Amino acid sequence: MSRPVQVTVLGGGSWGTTVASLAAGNTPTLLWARSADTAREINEQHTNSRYLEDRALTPSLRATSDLREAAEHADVLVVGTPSHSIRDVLAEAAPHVRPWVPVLSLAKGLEAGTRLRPTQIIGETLPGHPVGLLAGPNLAREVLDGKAAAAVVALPDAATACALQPLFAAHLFRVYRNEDLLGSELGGVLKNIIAIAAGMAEGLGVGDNTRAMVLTRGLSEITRLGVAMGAQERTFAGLTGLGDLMATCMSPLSRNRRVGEALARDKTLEEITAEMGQVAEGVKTARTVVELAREHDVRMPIAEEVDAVVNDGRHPREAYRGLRRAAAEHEYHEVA
Ligand SMILES: NC(=O)C1=CN([C@@H]2O[C@H](COP(=O)(O)OP(=O)(O)OC[C@H]3O[C@@H](n4cnc5c(N)ncnc54)[C@H](OP(=O)(O)O)[C@@H]3O)[C@@H](O)[C@H]2O)C=CC1
Ligand SMILES: O=C(CO)COP(=O)(O)O
Repeated sequence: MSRPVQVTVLGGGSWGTTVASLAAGNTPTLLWARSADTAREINEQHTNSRYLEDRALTPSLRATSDLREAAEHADVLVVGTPSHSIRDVLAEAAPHVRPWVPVLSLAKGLEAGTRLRPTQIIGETLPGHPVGLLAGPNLAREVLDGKAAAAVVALPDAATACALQPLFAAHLFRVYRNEDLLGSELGGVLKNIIAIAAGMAEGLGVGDNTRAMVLTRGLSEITRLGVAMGAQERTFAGLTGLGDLMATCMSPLSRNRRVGEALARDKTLEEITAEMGQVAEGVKTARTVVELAREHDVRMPIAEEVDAVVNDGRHPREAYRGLRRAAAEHEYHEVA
C-alpha cells in the first residue's frame, strides 16, 4: 500500500505557516522554521504567535528547525522564505532533497543583482526539479481565519499541476491551475510595488477615484511589463494578477500597503521596517522592476515614483505630484 504524499514547507513566517497548515489538513506536512522556539510552539501549542497571534493551526502540522530533516521529508517541497533568502536556504537544503521532487514557490519578490524570479532561483539551486508556484490574493491572516479565498498553482506541466492542486485545497480555499508560470509569478511580484503606491495614496488622504486610478493604471503597468517579458496577457486579469493586486492594494493587512501609508505619514523606512517585523517584498524589488522596465522599453510611471520614494528619499507627496502629468498617452498604448 502506498503511503500519502509528504509535503515540506520551508519558512516559518506568516505565509509559510499558513500554507503548511492548509497542507496538513490534507496530507502529512512538516514546516521548517529557522527558529527552534517557533518550531516548538507549533508542535506543542499549534500556534505561531510571532507571526499569526493566537490563530489555531491544523493540529497534525509538525515543525522542525532542522533543515536536513525537513528536506529529506519532502515528496513535494514548498519554498516560503522571503526572496532574498531563497538561494542560501536552498543551497543548504539541496543535498538532502530527493531528485524529481516538485518544488513550489510562495515568494513575491525579485533577487537584487541577478533580477531573478524566485522560481528561477529554485531552478538554479535545484536543477532538474519541476518548479512552479502557489499564488493569488491570499492575505495569510484571512486564510487562517477561514475566510473564503482562491489561489493558483502555476506550473508549465499540467499533469504535475493537477497532482499538486488538491494538496493545498480546503473547504473554503479553492486552488486553480495555470500553465503561465511567468505571468503568474510576475503578477505577485509587481503588485507589491503598486500596493506601496496605493498605501502612499491612502496616507495622503485620497478619495475612491484616486484609489481606482492607482489600481487600474497599476494593472496597466504590470501587464505591459509582463507581456514584454513574454507572459500571457490574460494571466494579469486573473487571480494572480488583478486578484492579488486588489487584495493587496485594498487591505490594511498588506505589509506593502502599510509601508506606503506610513511613508506618506512621514515615518522613515527604517522605523517602518523595525516596527512591522515582517517582510514587504516591494521595498527591495522596486529598483529591480524599474531596471527591467527600462530594459524592456516599458513605461512604468507609478513604479518609478515608488522606487524614487523608497530608494532616493523622495516624499510621497512629491511622488504623487509627479504622477499628475499634463498629458496622458492613449489608455492602452503608452510608449516608453
Ligand atoms: N503573508 C502573506 O499574506 C503572504 C506572503 N507571501 C509571500 O511569501 C513570502 C514569505 O512571506 P511571509 O511568510 O509573509 O514573511 P514573514 O515576514 O511573515 O516571515 C518571514 C519568514 O522568513 C524567515 N526568514 C527571513 N529571512 C530568512 C533567512 N535568511 N533564512 C531563513 N529564513 C528566513 C523568517 O524567520 P525568522 O522568524 O527566524 O526571522 C520568517 O519565518 C514573501 O515573498 C511574501 O511576499 C505570499 C502570499 C501571502
Ligand atoms: O501577497 C500578499 C497577499 O496575496 C500579501 O501581501 P503583503 O506582503 O503586502 O502583506
